[in-house]
Amino acid sequence: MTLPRFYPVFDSADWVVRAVPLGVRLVQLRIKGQPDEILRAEISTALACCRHYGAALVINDHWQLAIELDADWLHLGQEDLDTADIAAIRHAGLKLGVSTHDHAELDRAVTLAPEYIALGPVYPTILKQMKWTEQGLDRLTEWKSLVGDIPLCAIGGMSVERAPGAFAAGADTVAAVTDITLNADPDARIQAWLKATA
Ligand SMILES: Cc1ncc(COP(=O)(O)OP(=O)(O)O)c(N)n1
Ligand SMILES: Cc1nc(C(=O)O)sc1CCOP(=O)(O)O
Ligand SMILES: [Mg+2]
Repeated sequence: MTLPRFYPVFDSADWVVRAVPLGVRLVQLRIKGQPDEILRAEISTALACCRHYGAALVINDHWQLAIELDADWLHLGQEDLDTADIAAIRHAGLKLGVSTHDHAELDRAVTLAPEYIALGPVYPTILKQMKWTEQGLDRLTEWKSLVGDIPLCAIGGMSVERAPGAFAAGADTVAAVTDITLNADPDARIQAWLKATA
């Protein structure tokens, strides 16, 4: 599977609706701490937009809602995997991305044969507190040698300027949050990402 090389991650459907018409073709909806009725509305809006533009929408965490709302893609971390029903997820036809941060997590991820494996944080991130320190580009190259044919996603502190190094190290796609959402001109930053990853 070939994934678009730019993979922004957003915390609302509003961001998805803003980014996708600019040319984004792979995007994650990562919403924390909201009740199901809000999540349902957000996912439905983002799905409708992505389907209209032919973009892939990845739902983070909320696997039951992804099944219920007939989404196409799901991202799960290691703690999510502890409680997720992988058989139900696959039965629903969802494509799967899985987070990894060390070799044990990578071994577990590979056994699931996901559609991509993410390694992070490649660089320090300000988005969330993590027990993992920055992995670095050499670790991306190591992961690339271990994932086989599974596409590799770099996440954590990624920026337009850092993306070429991640691709050179072996990433197939690069995910980013604050490089876009905290930029003074997010639309221009998205355009810069699209140009850099074309
Ligand atoms: C592309 C991508 N990679 C990693 C993550 C992190 O997932 P997880 O470890 O489950 O942490 P949360 O994002 O749920 O806080 C991701 N969401 N996307
Ligand atoms: C959501 C997430 N997961 C990570 C991991 O390493 O699994 S790093 C991360 C945050 C990415 O945000 P930013 O691009 O602003 O650093
Ligand atoms: Mg998660």
